[in-house]
Amino acid sequence: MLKKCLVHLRGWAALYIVLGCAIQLLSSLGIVVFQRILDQAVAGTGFREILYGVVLYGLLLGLNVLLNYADEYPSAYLSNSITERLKIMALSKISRMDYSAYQNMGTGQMIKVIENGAAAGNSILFSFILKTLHELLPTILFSLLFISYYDLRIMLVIAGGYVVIFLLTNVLLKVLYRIKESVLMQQEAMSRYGVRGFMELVVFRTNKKYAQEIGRLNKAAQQIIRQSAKLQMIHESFFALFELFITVIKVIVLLYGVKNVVSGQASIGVMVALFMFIEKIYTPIAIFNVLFVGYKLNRVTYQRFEAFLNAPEDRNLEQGKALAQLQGSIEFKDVSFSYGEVQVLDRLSFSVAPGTSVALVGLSGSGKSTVIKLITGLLKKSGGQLLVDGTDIDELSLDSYYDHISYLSQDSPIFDTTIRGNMVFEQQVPDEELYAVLDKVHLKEKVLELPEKLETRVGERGLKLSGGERQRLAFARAILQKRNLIILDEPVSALDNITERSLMETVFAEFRHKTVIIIAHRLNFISGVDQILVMEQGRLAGEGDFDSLLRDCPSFSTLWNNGRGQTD
Ligand SMILES: Nc1ncnc2c1ncn2[C@@H]1O[C@H](COP(=O)(O)OP(=O)(O)OP(=O)(O)O)[C@@H](O)[C@H]1O
Repeated sequence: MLKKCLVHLRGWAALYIVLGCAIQLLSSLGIVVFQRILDQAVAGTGFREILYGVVLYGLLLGLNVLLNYADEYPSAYLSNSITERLKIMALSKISRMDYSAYQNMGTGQMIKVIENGAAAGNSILFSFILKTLHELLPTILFSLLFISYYDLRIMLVIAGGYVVIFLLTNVLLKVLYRIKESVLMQQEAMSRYGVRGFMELVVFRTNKKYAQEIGRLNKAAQQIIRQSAKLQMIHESFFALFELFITVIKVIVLLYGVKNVVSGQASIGVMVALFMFIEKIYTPIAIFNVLFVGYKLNRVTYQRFEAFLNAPEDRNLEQGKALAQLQGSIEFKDVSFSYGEVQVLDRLSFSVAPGTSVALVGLSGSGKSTVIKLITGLLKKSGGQLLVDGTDIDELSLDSYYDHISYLSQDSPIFDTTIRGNMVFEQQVPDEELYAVLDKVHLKEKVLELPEKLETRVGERGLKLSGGERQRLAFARAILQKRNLIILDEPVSALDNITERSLMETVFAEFRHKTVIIIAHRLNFISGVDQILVMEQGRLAGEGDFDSLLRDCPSFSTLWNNGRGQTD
């Protein structure tokens, strides 16, 4: 994925590296010119000649300032692009991700994995790879080159010492990996607890769960803080180690240099230049070590992000037979389904004729929503056949299928945009048409009362609306979509009896001649459907119309007699 990102930004990356090399070359040449000026001054060379050197030195420094300034643009562009690009990749992954994998991950954990992963990806690509090529490597190479120009042996000692420290670094890294992995796991757990605490205010407050949740977060936070400090200390020890090594080199060069100057074998200028190059080489090598450790640790974080990016995808979205039209016939033939090891549907068979309405009823947990999620292609059956207009759903392109269905999930599918946006997304539909539909779902008065009317934002997950208003708004969208297959998973659970009755009448009138599959808990409002399927522990306990089931299906009459349906 990082490769993809780099390929996308290759132009800017190349410019950044070229500028970095030019800056380091000019800076090294500056030191050589400075050394010559110094030696010429000590040797008593004429002022005119020294002046040429000083002008050249000034030009080199000036040009370097300009290049450093120009360098800021690719640097800022690259550092900002990588994180954002990785986040876009993450959203695009979610758009194709297998629904079960998405459910298994959980939103809180997923947000943290994406946030950490995008930041780690940015650090690997920008702070480590590009920065090394742009700054550290050219500085180290040019410095070594120029040191060897003055004294090959010193260059060899520095290069050899660096290899030893690099090997030591790799040994210590193993300890760091373990700590980093545990910090990441704690952070993801914290995000999971945090997100559920942020989102479920009502449940947690009324159940007095916040103290416990805060305690949990606190414990995880303490562990993160302690381990991160430990991580930092070990990390910084590389820096200290290298500083020590360079101090030894400086002392040796000083002794050796003074001896050579005294014996006339070296000039003051060369000694100063050597010191300047050693100083110059020290910082990038030390930084490289620290960045290298950072890179290795970031890989641990990035690997978790990569695992998310490699999560199974729903290949059916684009692949498969495209549906130009949908009649709306659905047939289950011995369909089985399991959540992991737990079998939820066991060889289920039924059929729905095009243009008819079917209600799924049954006790909670009997498998109704699972049936609906199989029909919408979100979940994949483990056995049997699920035919849509005669073709198995696994052979259909789901994207083309979705052009023909309206699906209202159990938790009303309202999201953070305006009322208009929730009804028609970006489509241009005249206000009169929208208000006519809002009238049908008993929301027109309410919307007209709002100061911003159709442009009112409904808040995250529609939180500024009541549960029943959210459901009615979702219905308005389904009516406007004018699709042939309408799938409703308990769409009226939050409505009062009067509104529900009236809305159900609207539904059956609006969706007459279309295939409607509905899950309903209140049985008296579905007496008008063509067929009722009674679910019991993942199997069909009965099917037929309302009266025949009441007569012949004990499961149905139990549901009815226990009052689940009789709410008025
Ligand atoms: N993501 C999941 N992972 C594991 N088990 C699940 C998952 N979703 C549902 N189940 C289990 O599958 C069974 C059927 O669930 P399903 O949601 O289909 O029932 P339902 O009839 O729609 O229930 P309700 O009327 O309460 O909505 C239940 O036992 C449920 O616990």
